[in-house]
Amino acid sequence: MQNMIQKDSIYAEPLAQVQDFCFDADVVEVFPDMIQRSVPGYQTIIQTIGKLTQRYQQASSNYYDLGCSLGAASLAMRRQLSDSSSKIIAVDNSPAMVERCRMHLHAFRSDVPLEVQLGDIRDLAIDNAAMVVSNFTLQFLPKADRDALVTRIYQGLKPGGIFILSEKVVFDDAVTHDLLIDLHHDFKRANGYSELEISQKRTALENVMRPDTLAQHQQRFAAAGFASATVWFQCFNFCSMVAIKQGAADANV
Ligand SMILES: Nc1ncnc2c1ncn2[C@@H]1O[C@H](C[S@+](CC[C@H]([NH3+])C(=O)[O-])CC(=O)[O-])[C@@H](O)[C@H]1O
Ligand SMILES: O=C(O)C(=O)Cc1ccccc1
Repeated sequence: MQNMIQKDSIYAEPLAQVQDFCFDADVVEVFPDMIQRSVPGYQTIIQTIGKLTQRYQQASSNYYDLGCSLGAASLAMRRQLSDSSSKIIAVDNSPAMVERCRMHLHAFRSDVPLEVQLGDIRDLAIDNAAMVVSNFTLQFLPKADRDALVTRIYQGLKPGGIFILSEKVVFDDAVTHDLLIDLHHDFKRANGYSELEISQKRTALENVMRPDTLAQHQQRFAAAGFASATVWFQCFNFCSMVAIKQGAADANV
């Protein structure tokens, strides 16, 4: 039924063989429930993307949402913008996501143009950007492709522009790593996922989601040219970072 949030039960039954996780029509159907029950702080992060938009918006600029899924970050940015000479560009390479994202976003009215593109963020031209958001997307790219993308993001930002990067992270220290994974699994259990769901999803993600350490993110920001970058949110092994390109921003609208 339209507008009804479907409960995620994708991994509820035992599977003979757990396939690699992919963002197909079944996942799209349950995605809001899945992300809400799986990612600690998801709502706080989306709200803060809105607050950062208030603070860092610049006139006549582009706002990118890389791996937009159903467009939650795009909507959070658009709610804060009123400048019709600015533009939001939301990109995802899952046809099922893009189709549902377009339906969802067209239900909200705004003067700010918003384009939902089907495509790979590695091929996207990024320019004149006040903000680039990657909310839990970089972790799905092959590791070898991440440096080049972050460098292109830096180059596509205007002075005073920001890159918001949310990611699941891993820890070099095994004791810390295991503790934070256990706490995340407790969070999922408290949100109604069974042991079977937790373990089958973990297997499904193993080959497709490869998180970096916080040190690797910091190092990548610096190599791309960002002089200022910090973690602004962390809950267990989930975090969100903001990297700021130096220079004087254009005036707000
Ligand atoms: N190379 C790629 N190019 C384009 N899209 C990609 C690529 N690889 C993966 N994706 C897309 O990145 C999204 C990651 S989900 C983002 C949540 C959203 N940001 C949110 O704020 O709700 C995160 C998660 O589910 O953990 C999926 O929609 C993929 O199709
Ligand atoms: O569920 C998990 O364990 C996660 O790491 C988060 C997640 C959320 C939605 C799709 C893929 C991964």
